[in-house]
Amino acid sequence: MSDLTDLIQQISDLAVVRGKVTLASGREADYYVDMRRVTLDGVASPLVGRVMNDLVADLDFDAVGGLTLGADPVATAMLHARAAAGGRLDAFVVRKEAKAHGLQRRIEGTEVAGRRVLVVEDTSTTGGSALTAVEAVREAGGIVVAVAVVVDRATGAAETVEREGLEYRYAVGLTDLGL
Ligand SMILES: O=P(O)(O)OC[C@H]1O[C@H](OP(=O)(O)OP(=O)(O)O)[C@H](O)[C@@H]1O
Ligand SMILES: O=C(O)c1cc(=O)[nH]c(=O)[nH]1
Repeated sequence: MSDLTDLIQQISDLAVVRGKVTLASGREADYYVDMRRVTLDGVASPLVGRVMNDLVADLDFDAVGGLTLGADPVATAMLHARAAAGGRLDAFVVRKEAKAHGLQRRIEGTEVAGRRVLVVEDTSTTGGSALTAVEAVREAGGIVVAVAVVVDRATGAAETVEREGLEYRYAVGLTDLGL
């Protein structure tokens, strides 16, 4: 079995919840993909790291991150997978609001100014969260090379990200999950 096949199985087993839910965007949906159950699982997280690194292997970037909280374990899984393969990838976290005390930073972790970075998400519906991260990185002087998500819900995120002139990639789609 490939990492991708294993990851799809893990997402189906751990994360897919059928039933009426209200999403971050306020939209109603018939299912929810609780990716935190996957990205924070001891078996599934390494799969996330390897699958996501494979997905973007042809892109040139050396830092990865996105809007907290969903993006955080995706970025660190990629960091650890890259390190396990003998490489290096730094990670950052975009806060929903800048911290009011301490160094008052909106982006925590590695410095993004002047660097080529990948913005990630655990799952995307409207793409709004991913775009918030893109805007924060650009404001801090980073160069976003693309947006990559683990699960795409096929509800407009690709189009929203592409309208910003950015490539949008995803590892797992609805048909992979039988949704
Ligand atoms: O494409 P979008 O319409 O923006 O929706 C997707 C976002 O929703 C979820 O996070 P949520 O907003 O629930 O917050 P959390 O990561 O803090 O749990 C998910 O992790 C994405 O970040
Ligand atoms: O749009 C969302 O809020 C959302 C959808 C989903 O399937 N999973 C999730 O964590 N958030």
